[in-house]
Amino acid sequence: QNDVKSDLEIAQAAQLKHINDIATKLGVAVDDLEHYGKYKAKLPLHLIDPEKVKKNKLILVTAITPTPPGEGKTTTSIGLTEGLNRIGKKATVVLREPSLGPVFGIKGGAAGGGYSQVVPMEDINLHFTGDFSAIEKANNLLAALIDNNIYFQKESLGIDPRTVKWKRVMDMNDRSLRSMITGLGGRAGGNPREAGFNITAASEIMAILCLAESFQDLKTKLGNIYVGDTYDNKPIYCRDLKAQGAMAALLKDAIKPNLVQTLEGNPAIIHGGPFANIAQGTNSVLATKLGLSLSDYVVTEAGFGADLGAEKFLDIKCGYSGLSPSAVVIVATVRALKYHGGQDLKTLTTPNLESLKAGFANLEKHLENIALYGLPAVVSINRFTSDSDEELAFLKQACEALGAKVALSEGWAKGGEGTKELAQAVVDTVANFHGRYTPVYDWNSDIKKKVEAVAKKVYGAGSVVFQAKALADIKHIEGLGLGHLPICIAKTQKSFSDNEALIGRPTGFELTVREFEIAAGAGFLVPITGAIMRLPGLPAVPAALHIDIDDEGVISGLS
Ligand SMILES: Nc1ncnc2c1ncn2[C@@H]1O[C@H](COP(=O)(O)OP(=O)(O)O)[C@@H](O)[C@H]1O
Ligand SMILES: O=COP(=O)(O)O
Ligand SMILES: [Mg+2]
Repeated sequence: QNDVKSDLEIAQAAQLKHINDIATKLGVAVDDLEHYGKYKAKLPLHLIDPEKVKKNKLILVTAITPTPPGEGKTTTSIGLTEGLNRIGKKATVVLREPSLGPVFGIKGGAAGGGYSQVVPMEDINLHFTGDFSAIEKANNLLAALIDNNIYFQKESLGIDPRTVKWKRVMDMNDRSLRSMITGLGGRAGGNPREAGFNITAASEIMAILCLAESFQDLKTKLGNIYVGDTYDNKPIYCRDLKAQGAMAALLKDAIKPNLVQTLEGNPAIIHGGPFANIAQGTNSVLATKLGLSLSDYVVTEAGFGADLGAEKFLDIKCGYSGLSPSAVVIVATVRALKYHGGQDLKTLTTPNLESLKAGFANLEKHLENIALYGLPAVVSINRFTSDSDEELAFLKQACEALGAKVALSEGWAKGGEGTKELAQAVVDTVANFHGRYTPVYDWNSDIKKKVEAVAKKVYGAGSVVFQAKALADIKHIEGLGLGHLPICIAKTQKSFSDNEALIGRPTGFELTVREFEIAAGAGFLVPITGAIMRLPGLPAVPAALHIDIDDEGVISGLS
């Protein structure tokens, strides 16, 4: 029962199994592992078995529109996996890797919480196995090669520096790096041009790593990265700079998914870490297919609310990989629904049936959206200690009144013991579903139509406004022959709309597309809406200030 211990204290008190035992549980030969110490290992891609991938069952965990700390998708994914194993099912949880941005910023880590965590949580939340560092280097190698090509006129491809969109990345919420002038210092310093950084989670290399299905596919995708144009308006791709080989070499190990464990010694595969507001928010196809090759059930998650992570999981990740979930778990919390009912963030631990009733509309819309995809949903009420019995009873009854399957989940407080009801509900739902998801739009339809389809059907918008820059970008994209690509909308996670103040279930609003970014390597277009930033900033009091390490090397303050 979790009453006072912190996530870190619970994780540090856990008795971890050697990673060899976890591999054995999965039927993986120990010699197939590439060990990173006793508790982490990388899995080889040859373990993927297409037949098993088709036969075994994928469960997607998503959530209602979250409050800033998040409503418990990662925690519930882990807790549900523990519960499935407790009722005798072979289940593996497949997650994204945490980013240091939130770890040192507001949200903290992404290794779950309470008695539903993956371990070793300090490693997983900090450097893990170095994948983010490798992604950063591959991304920044391309940036250096672009500027180098502009610098050496005789080798130059004639790139017009004013058209180069490729940003450098760093895994840190450092707003001061968002935009800058590089190349200062005269002839030795290069060619001055506008440049800047995105957070690593928003790097196109991250997206490519999450969608690539082989080394060859990785290199092809890297080569297809659109860099900018020449002075006579010819497009330049990464392959024109011959950069993709060295970039792929840097990703030699990062392309392999990571194996760790849950607190109850069940397998966890963690790989890739894009955010779902500014990127596609899904872990890698390779990790998901490895999980399905090695276990009967895979529980996986996609970032933020279902209007972001789940939409992109289905329309982009499933669209490319052929995967399709057999059930969708929508994590709902009393606290977030009260926020959507107008209750102040600071008072959400105070019971209030009125705001809960008013905010329920947010969950209703997410349920409608999962039905729109043609998939069965199970609502998981992620119980917080501050939830009153009346609030929980109302929420369960309101879901049942809609005909939705619903289960109370106490994975944070009790681990797998607290999620057996949810696990059974998911198993029953999976057993009764034999279909596939229905995409929201046809990739081959007009770019504006694709954006309007997601905005109107999934977000509830009344109309979409494409600003002048966005219209020019559409022409440019069509000129490059890339109009057929799926879209990955960059939008705030705080609202169905692009205005974070519109809580609950806003309808008929206008979605504004400022511009498009082109991820020709990953294979999607990024409509940028509202005021979304691709390099977040740190808060006034960053979480980093509470993190420390003692003389024995024991970390404290990591959440
Ligand atoms: N039932 C719960 N009670 C208390 N804290 C929780 C509960 N579920 C999740 N948390 C905490 O809330 C934060 C968000 O959980 P997380 O699983 O990361 O959400 P998401 O993946 O949806 O962003 C984490 O700090 C986690 O420890
Ligand atoms: O991309 C965001 O992911 P979480 O919702 O899991 O924080
Ligand atoms: Mg998460």
